[in-house]
Amino acid sequence: MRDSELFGHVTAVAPGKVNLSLRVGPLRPDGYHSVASLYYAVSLLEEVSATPRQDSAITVSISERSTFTGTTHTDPESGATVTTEVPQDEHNLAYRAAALLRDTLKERDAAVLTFPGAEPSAYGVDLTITKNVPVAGGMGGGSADAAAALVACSALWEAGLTKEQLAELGAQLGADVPFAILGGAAVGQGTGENLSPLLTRGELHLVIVPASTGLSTPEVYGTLDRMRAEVGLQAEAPELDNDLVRAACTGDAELVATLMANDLQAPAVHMLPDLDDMLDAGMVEGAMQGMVSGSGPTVMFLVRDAASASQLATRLQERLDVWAVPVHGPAPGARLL
Ligand SMILES: C[C@@](CO)(OP(=O)(O)O)[C@H](O)COP(=O)(O)OP(=O)(O)OC[C@H]1O[C@@H](n2ccc(N)nc2=O)[C@H](O)[C@@H]1O
Ligand SMILES: Nc1ncnc2c1ncn2[C@@H]1O[C@H](COP(=O)(O)OP(=O)(O)O)[C@@H](O)[C@H]1O
Repeated sequence: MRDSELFGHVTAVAPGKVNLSLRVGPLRPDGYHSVASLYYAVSLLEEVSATPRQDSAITVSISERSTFTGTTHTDPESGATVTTEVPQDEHNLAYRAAALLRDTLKERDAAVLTFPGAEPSAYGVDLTITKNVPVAGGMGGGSADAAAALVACSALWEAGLTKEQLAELGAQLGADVPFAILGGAAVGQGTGENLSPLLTRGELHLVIVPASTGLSTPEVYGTLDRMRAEVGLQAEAPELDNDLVRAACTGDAELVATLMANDLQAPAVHMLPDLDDMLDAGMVEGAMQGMVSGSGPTVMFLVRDAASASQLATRLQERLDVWAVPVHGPAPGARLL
């Protein structure tokens, strides 16, 4: 009997991320941009519980314990507030992760000889996601769900796959999924999926401020291309600053503050100009540096230590009535609870 059958379900967690540096190169023929990304996993965790089914079906639901369940935006024509919930069907990244693993395992089973009359495994699962990472916020929440689903289902179905094999599967789901499996800090090249893990020996403390609305990742990349074209700027092969990478590894907040950079900040601010006010407010309240996280619109502020993080979060909440949360990194990658 499998352990999961004894205990009923398996739960995995995976971290949200920030990009301490995100350099974006040219648009490739496959519709992706070459990037050089300094990924940094932080202590905001997504949780995925996987309960086995007798059949091959996959279901997904969002737990009521979630901090975030979707995004809102104002319709420019009617002025009405439109809420978009995280999908709870085959479009959910956790669903897609479980389906990819199920189909891979079914194929593997079919390729090995089993004794006559053997019952094929069903590989069905009910997934419940608890979302603590802002939705469509540039912190890779959906990717973390996919990573946690891969780790949970792999344990549930006793797949016997290594983290590296799961990361390879994850790359088929999204450029950020392999990093959510790996965690810690890493340099990402290619579309971000080609990872070089970094050895870290120091922490960094940040304050995360989600926006009340979301931004679409492809639209932010597209806006960057248009902004560059307008001023006749040719995108160059993206590179990371080695001093920044070293500073992130040693937890040298002072140096990280001067070198952190994000090519997607300008298009994100262009799409949501209020982000500039938020960045200013964080600096006024004592942050060492502020930057848009990935494709945004979540804003992150780098601070000296844990005490400064909770102080800044409180001040931002009081001054702007926003949800601001102190986090730290590097956080471990997807793992079973
Ligand atoms: C920008 C970043 C920074 O880490 O993440 P977020 O900040 O959105 O979380 C990533 O590049 C996003 O990664 P992820 O969200 O996994 O992207 P995917 O689902 O693979 O791709 C969604 C779409 O984004 C665009 N895309 C993504 C990655 C990349 N290197 N170049 C791109 O142009 C493409 O239009 C693609 O179709
Ligand atoms: N499990 C999931 N959690 C969040 N969003 C998801 C999920 N699965 C699919 N999506 C879709 O992916 C989009 C981007 O999600 P998310 O990963 O939260 O943002 P980002 O790419 O900015 O880090 C959402 O708008 C949503 O429609």
